[in-house]
Amino acid sequence: MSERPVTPLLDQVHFPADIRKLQKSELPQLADELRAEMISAVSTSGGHLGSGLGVVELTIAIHYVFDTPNDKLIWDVGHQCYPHKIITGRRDRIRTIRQGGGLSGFTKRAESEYDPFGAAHSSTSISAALGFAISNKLAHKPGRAIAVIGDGAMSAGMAYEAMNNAHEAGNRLIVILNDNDMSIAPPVGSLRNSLARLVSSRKYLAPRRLAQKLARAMPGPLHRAARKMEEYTRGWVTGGTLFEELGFYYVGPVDGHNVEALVEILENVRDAEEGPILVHAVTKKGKGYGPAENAADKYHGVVKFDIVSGKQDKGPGGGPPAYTSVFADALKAEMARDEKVVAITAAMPSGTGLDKVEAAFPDRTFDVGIAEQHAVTFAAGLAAQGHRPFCAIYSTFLQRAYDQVVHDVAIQNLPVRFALDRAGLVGADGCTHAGSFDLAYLCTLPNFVVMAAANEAELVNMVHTMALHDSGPIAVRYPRGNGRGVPLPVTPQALEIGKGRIAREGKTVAILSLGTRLEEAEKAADMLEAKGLSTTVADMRFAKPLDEELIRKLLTTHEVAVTIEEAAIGGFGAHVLTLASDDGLIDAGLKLRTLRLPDSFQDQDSPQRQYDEAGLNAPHIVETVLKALRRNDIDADAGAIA
Ligand SMILES: Cc1ncc(C[n+]2csc(CCOP(=O)(O)OP(=O)(O)O)c2C)c(N)n1
Ligand SMILES: CC(=O)[C@@H](O)[C@H](O)COP(=O)(O)O
Ligand SMILES: [Mg+2]
Repeated sequence: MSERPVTPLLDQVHFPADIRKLQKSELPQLADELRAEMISAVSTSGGHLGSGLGVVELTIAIHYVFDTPNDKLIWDVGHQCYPHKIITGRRDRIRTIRQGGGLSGFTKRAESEYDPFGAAHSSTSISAALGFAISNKLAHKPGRAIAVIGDGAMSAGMAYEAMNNAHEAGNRLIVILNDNDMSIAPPVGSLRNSLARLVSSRKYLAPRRLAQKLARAMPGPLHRAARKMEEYTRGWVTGGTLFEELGFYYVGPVDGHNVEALVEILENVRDAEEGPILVHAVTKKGKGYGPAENAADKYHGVVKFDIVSGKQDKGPGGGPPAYTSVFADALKAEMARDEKVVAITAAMPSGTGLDKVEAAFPDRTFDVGIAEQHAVTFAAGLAAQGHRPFCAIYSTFLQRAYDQVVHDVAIQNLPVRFALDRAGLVGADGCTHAGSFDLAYLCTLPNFVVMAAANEAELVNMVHTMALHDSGPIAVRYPRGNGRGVPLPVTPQALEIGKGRIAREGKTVAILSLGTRLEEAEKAADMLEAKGLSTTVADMRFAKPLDEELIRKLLTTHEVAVTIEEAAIGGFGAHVLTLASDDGLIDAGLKLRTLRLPDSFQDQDSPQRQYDEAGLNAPHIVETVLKALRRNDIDADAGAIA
């Protein structure tokens, strides 16, 4: 007998209210369709895949049981939100994700009422959810807050700060720990072992047993004396976990892919009188797509790929090496030369290249989990005791450890080395990941040396310079992506601290470039020369200390000077302006302009379009020079003088 045709369900689901019209028994089919839709979409757009595949059932169950958007659902990091976006009115735009004018790759308040809180940097969800919960409590408004946090994100201190305060929220706060035993790399530390013990030592909690336990374990109103009883009861319910010590009722482990059981469990949790409750859901990163499940990284982040084979379209290959790879090789060379050099990453071994370093020096490479604050002070301790630590942390993620940089490193003048990858604009990850502020937040600190590599050869020499620099903290910034194809030094050269270099001599215009915008500065010089304006280009190399001698010379021997950096206001250009002002050069009529990132958070787009939007390409430099010289007789776009 031919099987009854299956009616597609996803086409009927535009918002969670549509899911709630379905029978529980229909949800597994919806999960299959949602998973297929996500695989199809990401195969055309690229993006974060593995984490979203792992939460398809959780996404459906949460929206089925809770009254979203009135109940506030907050995803930690937000990279797993693609299924959530598909069933909250954004299926039609899901293939625009991470593209200019398209959907953000993370949750974003401005995008949807179903995204009550933006994310992208990890471990913020419980704090934010607690805020929503307490606000509802104070306003005597109904409504719960549900934080979904991964096992990786649970390794960050901020999560514990929030849990330590969560008792205030009672049953208005629910935390769902999405435990797939993966961060970007395998998770690290004792928490990972504790979770693994919880998962391996117990069967999945059956909904029926949970209902009985919750009924028995949630006594009525408690006064202080009985509170202890409640603690014991709580421990009795589930056998005592770290989370109970932090004031949560622990529910788990539960099967994060059994959508019908998840619904029943979440219905019990929703209706419980006491709280907060933490549901420990066990999932698989990459679930339901073989190439992802079988990949070491579970297809955490992918480019476009062929669905059948899973083969990613990584382009023709060859070409200049990625800055990340150049850094990793340079660091390995320093570690081979000097056994005191050690390397630290905060859960980003592949992103920073420290996975290659760890392969060569496993005993001197440390992945501390998503714990940038700890990483920095851990490095400070290593430095204080005589080692030479390299902290390899994306520029944007170092923001999380700023006080540690100031208080534990700069004030004590400890020789910690900071390798700031993804400095500047990053394209598809958008404003949350742009490394815009490191020059502003580091160059203001006494004792710091801050460098920016103009190309991959410079980066090699700067890593060597850092390895030798024992007199205080030192940082190098470099962008996401590939180098310029310049030959790498066979023998790294130590740079003289605070000294820049003239890349090309001229007379009328001086371009003071910091970092990889040097390429555009040289193109601008060609364009200006074609207009009869002789142009000097300097690669300044150091944002701190400034090469004051070179800067004074350039500012006083050219008609106009322009600084350019891929950083927000308050960085290199600001410090040059301060020097010019302190020297009275402004009074003397100096024409000085600074080109930097705009005072706005730039949404995701292609890097080229982002630089155009930021005004940091050659034509923008030319236009700035002509305006400063008031040379209206020269057409900024045309070659010859008008
Ligand atoms: C503060 C911070 N550091 C580093 C990252 C980079 N990062 C993005 S996702 C991720 C791993 C998250 O693991 P988990 O929370 O378990 O989520 P899963 O990918 O397993 O679903 C990391 C380290 C980040 N987003 N935020
Ligand atoms: C979600 C997250 O924070 C990381 O996956 C990040 O997107 C990685 O960035 P890169 O792709 O630049 O390594
Ligand atoms: Mg995980």
